Amino acid sequence: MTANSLLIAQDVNIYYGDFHAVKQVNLNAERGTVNALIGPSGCGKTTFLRAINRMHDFTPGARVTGRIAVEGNDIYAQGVDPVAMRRRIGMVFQKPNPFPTMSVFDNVVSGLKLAGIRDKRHLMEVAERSLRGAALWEEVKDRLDSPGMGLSGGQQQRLCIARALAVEPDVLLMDEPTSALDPASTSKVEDLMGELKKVTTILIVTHNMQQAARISDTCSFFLNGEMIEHGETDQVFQNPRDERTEAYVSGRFG
Ligand SMILES: Nc1ncnc2c1ncn2[C@@H]1O[C@H](COP(=O)(O)OP(=O)(O)OP(=O)(O)O)[C@@H](O)[C@H]1O
Repeated sequence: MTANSLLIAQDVNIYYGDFHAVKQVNLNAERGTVNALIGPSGCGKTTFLRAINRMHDFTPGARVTGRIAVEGNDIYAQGVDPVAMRRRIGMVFQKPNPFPTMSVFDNVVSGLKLAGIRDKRHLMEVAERSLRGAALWEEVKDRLDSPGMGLSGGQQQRLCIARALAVEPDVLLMDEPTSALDPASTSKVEDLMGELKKVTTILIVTHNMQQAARISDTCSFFLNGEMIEHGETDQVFQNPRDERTEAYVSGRFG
């Protein structure tokens, strides 16, 4: 651990019933960095990511052991309110999932409204800041009252990023956030990362190796539930320590 570690995962194991999906994973993420999780399909990346905001609470038979701490606070400790915790640890999913009945504006400020914040001016300020943060403001500023579902797929995903940013999370978890997007929208979301990491620490699952190389500061390679290698992205891609990492990043499997 270093003084700047925002997220610390220690000896994390995750089971679905008897199946051991994530094995003894350790990871530190420094404040203000983008951390990519890579590896072939089914190796446990999403399972690990979902443990970081206790999404497995909703999966029958799933069990997480070990310790995951954000800002030094164990998120699995007794007495932690998972709803409040998830406000600190936001998540953006593979498919954009705006709230279907809500306007663009209400989507963005939904977390604040849920927390009881009603002041119109404050909500408007947060909506604008978050939409600017998600590089969507210029495209939607004249249609804030239109349904969020009326936006294009790429816009919807940036709306979901704005919604996650609105509550100023310490950590933003992104599970293949561009896999359902066209190349232009993908590059918009990728361009965002450099800005987003100034305000939040990002963990991103991606299948796209070029994307991981372009946007991440550190990279973790998973295989069969184990984290085989973790390091600075340049090192992992250009000078991997483990031959399995080398085989994967050079496209020989997966
Ligand atoms: N709810 C579940 N119940 C039982 N097994 C599951 C469940 N979710 C995932 N698994 C299994 O756990 C393993 C890891 O899955 P996970 O989705 O974490 O992999 P992944 O690396 O994210 O894969 P992908 O890149 O295809 O999304 C797989 O063998 C998967 O079948």
